[in-house]
Amino acid sequence: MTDSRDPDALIRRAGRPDPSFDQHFLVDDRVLDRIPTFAESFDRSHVLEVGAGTGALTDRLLDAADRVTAVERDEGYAAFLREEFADEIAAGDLEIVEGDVLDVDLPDFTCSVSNLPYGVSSETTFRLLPLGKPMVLMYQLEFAERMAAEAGTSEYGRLSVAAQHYADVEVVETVPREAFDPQPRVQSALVRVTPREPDYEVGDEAFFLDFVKALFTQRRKTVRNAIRNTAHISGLSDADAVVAAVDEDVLRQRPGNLDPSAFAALANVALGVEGGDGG
Ligand SMILES: C[S@@+](CC[C@H](N)C(=O)[O-])C[C@H]1O[C@@H](n2cnc3c(N)ncnc32)[C@H](O)[C@@H]1O
Repeated sequence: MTDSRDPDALIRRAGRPDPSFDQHFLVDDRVLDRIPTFAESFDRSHVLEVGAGTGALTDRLLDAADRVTAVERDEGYAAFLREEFADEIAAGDLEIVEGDVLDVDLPDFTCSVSNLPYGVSSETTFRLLPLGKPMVLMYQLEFAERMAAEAGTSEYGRLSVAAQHYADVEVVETVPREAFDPQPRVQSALVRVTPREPDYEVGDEAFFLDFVKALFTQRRKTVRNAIRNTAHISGLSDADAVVAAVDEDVLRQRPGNLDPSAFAALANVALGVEGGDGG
């Protein structure tokens, strides 16, 4: 491993980050060195980094990967990266994609390792998750805990079910505010996302996700009332018929206590009723 670039020196050369543009840069070398190790079991032949900033993590990823594609929206930092990493770019080891991660064409990457822009954490995650690639991603701690939460906990919600529909999700490290410059308001956490097929089947994925979203708007109600009260969100035309087709012991529970497979079973019943075959 070659000597890594000093993150503080990168900031001095590239110019100060602006937190109003989601620019909180990692300056703790120990954290920067550890991040790629969480992706050691993944295929790192082509790593996607979202939000490269001044390239402190990019530099570590270049040591761990065959090839890196780094997306950065900030025009000034994208220009800095092209200059700072001119040799790596010339060698074909690095490509800088300037633009918004929600709009740009993504390459055919094998895994992603990123310190995400927190303002678009959710949208970025749900752009990447359906692609089925393993990822190590930095989030605000509270978001990370909600992604990984299990049924019956206060953090469990729509985000947990939707994320765990695509992958095993685990919080692998909490990162203190002091590891960043400028410091974010809250702690952060690294999440490892390992894609797999769910251990249940859903008849219609888009309906399943809409149904979960609808029921969690009524998380403190019973499933019975949540189904009835949210037909306008889930798109059910006959919520009472759906309720009539669901087992009483499920109807008595709260949405926050149903695990993803229970949600899938419920969505499949609803779809069957709506489709006219009575479940
Ligand atoms: C949290 S910083 C991470 C910087 C660097 N990777 C690090 O770890 O120090 C997020 C970076 O994403 C960039 N960014 C913000 N919104 C973006 C978007 N929609 N698409 C791509 N990059 C974005 C910011 O300019 C910033 O450089």
